Amino acid sequence: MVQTRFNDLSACKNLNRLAKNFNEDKFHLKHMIQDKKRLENFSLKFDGFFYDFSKQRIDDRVMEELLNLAKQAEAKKKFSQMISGEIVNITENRAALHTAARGFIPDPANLTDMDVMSEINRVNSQIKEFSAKIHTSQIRSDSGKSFKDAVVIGIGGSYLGCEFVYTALKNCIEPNINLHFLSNVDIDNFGQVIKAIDPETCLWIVISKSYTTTETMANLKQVLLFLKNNNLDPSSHLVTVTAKGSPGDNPANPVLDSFHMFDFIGGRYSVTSAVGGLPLSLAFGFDIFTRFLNGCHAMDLHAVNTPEKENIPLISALISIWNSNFLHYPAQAIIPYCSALSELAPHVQQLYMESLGKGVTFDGKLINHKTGVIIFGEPGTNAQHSFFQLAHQGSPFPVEFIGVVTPVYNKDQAGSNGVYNHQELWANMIAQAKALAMGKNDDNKAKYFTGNRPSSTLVINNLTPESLGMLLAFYEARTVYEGFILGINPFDQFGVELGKILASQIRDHIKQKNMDESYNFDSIDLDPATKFYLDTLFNGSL
Ligand SMILES: O=P(O)(O)OC[C@H]1O[C@H](O)[C@H](O)[C@@H](O)[C@@H]1O
Repeated sequence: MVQTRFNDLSACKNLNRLAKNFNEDKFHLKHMIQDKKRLENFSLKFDGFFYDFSKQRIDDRVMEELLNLAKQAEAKKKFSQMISGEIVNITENRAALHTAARGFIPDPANLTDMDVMSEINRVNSQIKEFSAKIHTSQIRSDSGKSFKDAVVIGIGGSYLGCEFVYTALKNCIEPNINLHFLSNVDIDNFGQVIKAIDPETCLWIVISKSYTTTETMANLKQVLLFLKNNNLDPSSHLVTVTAKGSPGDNPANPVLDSFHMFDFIGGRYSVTSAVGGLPLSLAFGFDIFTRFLNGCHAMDLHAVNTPEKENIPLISALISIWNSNFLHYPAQAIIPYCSALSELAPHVQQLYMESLGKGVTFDGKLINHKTGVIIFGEPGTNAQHSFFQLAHQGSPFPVEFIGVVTPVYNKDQAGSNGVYNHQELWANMIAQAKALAMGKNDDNKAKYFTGNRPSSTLVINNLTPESLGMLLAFYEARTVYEGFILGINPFDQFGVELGKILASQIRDHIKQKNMDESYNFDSIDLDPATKFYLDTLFNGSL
């Protein structure tokens, strides 16, 4: 996939010119949002999914040029190539077929080495059968009890997306099995998890594509010891989700069952594979997981088939590029006015920042433009009482508000100030977007708000497996589109390797010291800070 460098595209040159003019007062959002047609002109709706970008710092001319950018970068063509299995992850020589996990691969003939759909269907049937047997107690624990809890042992893409969906869904669907997450190598993470479960009724799900990730392997050892100390057999309490051919993909392993994930689905895009499929089916049943997949599929179809102008993930990617590369905002906040979506921002953080935080183009040239921004967020209204001071008067950053029309809790609510809690929530969401855009003049400069701070508002009707699937696939498609337009590979993550290598060197010194107390950090060639921290660790105090 060779393309003209991002900055050399004529649309980029035009957008740079337009961005310079955007400092003029007539482009202040307080003026632009007065246009009665603005919401209609700058919003899109698809299947219960509403995307309002009318409070972004754009006008018709900018939109036109952004659409030219998408065309010049061949964004839609690349998206189609991705879903049909072409090698879009060129540095790792792999396809990126997360969309196939929701039954979507129009031209499987493109793939030579594996029958993608039959492999996906095989694993899904296995998940369906296994989760049904757990729910009906045909599979029981070592001591003959029904399972009540399951702990996902995994990190990064092997848990974040699943945690997001589980946290959201458990608000509207009572889980059959409660999920817990053991990700961090921090022993206190393990300590917290075992406090929350009964060992006799707990299933442990090791999820690791590589089956070499240090944290996951360390936690697995911890769990095996825990099972042994509780006289429980791992072959009744442990299951694995790992890539075909990984060190963990060994039929001789003493586990209850094992499920495959595949090279053609990247970790942070793997929620709809067995990575999310197994835990979510255990929690809510395979039928709910299927409904979630259907939601993803609907958004995938929209993302690939809808013309640029009405394509929600594509437009959203273009606006993100406009904000980062042309208006030079360094960050973006995701603020769901829905506490059930509390784990969305951590998931999108990995999805977006690991996919787009790159230093080279597709064809290996050093980047000369911005790729990706800092993503952070937490639910409103909480965010208003923590970091929104900075959003309103400090360094500006675009905000993505997310609203849910109908709350899950539908019993009579007590009103306060003449409105119900949910209405209060919405009043705040609407007000924040408006305040950021409008600003406020005040003679007292401490009370002066510049305004002109951009935001989007995304609205779904309610939390359902389908709407959550759409939300997940929306962020995936938008990330991928952004990567394709920026001319980078959104599927590799070499940037996480250097820290791992250094950790392994430091680990070796710790190992030496564990084996030989006289091992002296001063006598080896370590920098003073590393020596200081290792001494502190071994001294047990500062
Ligand atoms: O699934 P695993 O192989 O254990 O990988 C877990 C995670 O760790 C890596 O370091 C990557 O940064 C992530 O993209 C990945 O999701």
